[in-house]
Amino acid sequence: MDTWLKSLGAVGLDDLELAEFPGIGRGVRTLRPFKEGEPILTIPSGALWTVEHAYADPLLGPALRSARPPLSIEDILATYILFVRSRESGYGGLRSHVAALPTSYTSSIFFSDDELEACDASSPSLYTITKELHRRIEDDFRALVGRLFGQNPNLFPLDKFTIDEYKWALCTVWSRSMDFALPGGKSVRLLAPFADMLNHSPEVKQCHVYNVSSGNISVLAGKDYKVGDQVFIDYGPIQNNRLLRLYGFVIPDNLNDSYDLVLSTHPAAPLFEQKQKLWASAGLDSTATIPLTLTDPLPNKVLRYLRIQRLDESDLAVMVDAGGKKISDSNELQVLQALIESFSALLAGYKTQLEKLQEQLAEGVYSPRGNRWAVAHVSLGEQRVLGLARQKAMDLLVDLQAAVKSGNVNGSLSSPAQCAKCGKASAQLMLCGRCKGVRYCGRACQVAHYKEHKAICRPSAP
Ligand SMILES: C[S@@+](CC[C@H](N)C(=O)[O-])C[C@H]1O[C@@H](n2cnc3c(N)ncnc32)[C@H](O)[C@@H]1O
Repeated sequence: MDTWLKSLGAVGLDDLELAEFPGIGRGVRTLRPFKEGEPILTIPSGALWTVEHAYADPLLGPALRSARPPLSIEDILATYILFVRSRESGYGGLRSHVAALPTSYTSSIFFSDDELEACDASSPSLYTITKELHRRIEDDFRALVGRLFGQNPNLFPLDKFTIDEYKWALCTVWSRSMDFALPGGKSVRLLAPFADMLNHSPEVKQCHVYNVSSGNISVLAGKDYKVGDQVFIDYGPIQNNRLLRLYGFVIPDNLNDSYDLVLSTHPAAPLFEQKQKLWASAGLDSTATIPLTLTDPLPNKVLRYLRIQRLDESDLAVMVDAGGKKISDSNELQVLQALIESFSALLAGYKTQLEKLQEQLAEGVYSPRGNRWAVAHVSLGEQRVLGLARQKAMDLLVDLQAAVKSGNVNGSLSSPAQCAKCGKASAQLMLCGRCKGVRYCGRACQVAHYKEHKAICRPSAP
């Protein structure tokens, strides 16, 4: 591969070598020191796997161009890699790169059935998304056979273009391609031989660049390196859930950990049309996925969405001026209680709770860097974020209750009011005697709601 790359004009290969690093696997090692910002490596445009090059190939290009509807970038690159791998002659340089690729991957789509089932209890979201990925891959593969492979059996012999080969090629693209934003809002996705041997570290600065005029890829030193150090690049701010799905690894104590909160409202909900307009003016939709992060576990967008979802006729009037702020105390109370209950339910969905998981990881219960160990880290990160989000909602609730108690009232908590369990609206509701923050239509509803409510029920201030 090196000889081919050098013949095309690659720069820097003599100062680097491939090497095995404990706990991380193969990577790139320096053979001389580098200062931060110094160019380390340039891979010329001619050696890159791009959609443009796939289309320019005299054999593959016409087949790709004839596919209707047109293929996705991901499918074009995956097909290109499988096509080169299937050739028995020609494509010498690219074939030398394919020969250097891993033969298997650890992304969650390659988990065994047992590992995936265990994942359901450890990280329900990783389980659900991985299952969806399986379905999507099967559908995409079927479509690819219909649109391309089946139409050109001489180019794509079916024994070399199986679903397993397709999954391998997709994972090659997910874990090794680089995306660059171009001027004019465009972007390019490519694979750069040898540069794709660089592992990820969140501790180096963004240091790989695409030169728009030459089409070359360059890697600069993201920090000072001594001889023998491993060179890293930064793959971006990616949470463990996504790292495990696409790249097959996790970063313990990942500062980018997050939880994608999905909010949705049924079109049959009261005032749905008016709410839809309000969501649109707040830059939201009736179904919204909002990332909760360690630095912002309860973004204002979540509150905005739920305030609109929970508003009633009387709230609609003030809503025009509410912007991103509270609509009324009764609306805010419902929002915060709903959030606390949802976060509690989501946290209860994790079989092994945060503290226990931390203990297990510290005791070495999971074999380090194995799939279950990686899932435990995904679970840990998500539970941390959800715990912070619940705490923030609880703090807001306590502040709201204090403000209401001190008479600093916006709107009313007493009217209109609904039973916190069954939702029945009535002027005859009884207050929770302890926190005085929720109301019930009767004892049965209060008892039935206690399990959820006790997490937030605090004595009201005297
Ligand atoms: C672009 S490739 C890097 C080269 C790769 N190690 C190889 O041997 O081909 C990305 C893959 O490297 C591994 N990797 C990268 N950074 C890592 C890290 N910080 N910890 C563990 N594995 C990492 C993962 O398997 C990932 O899918």
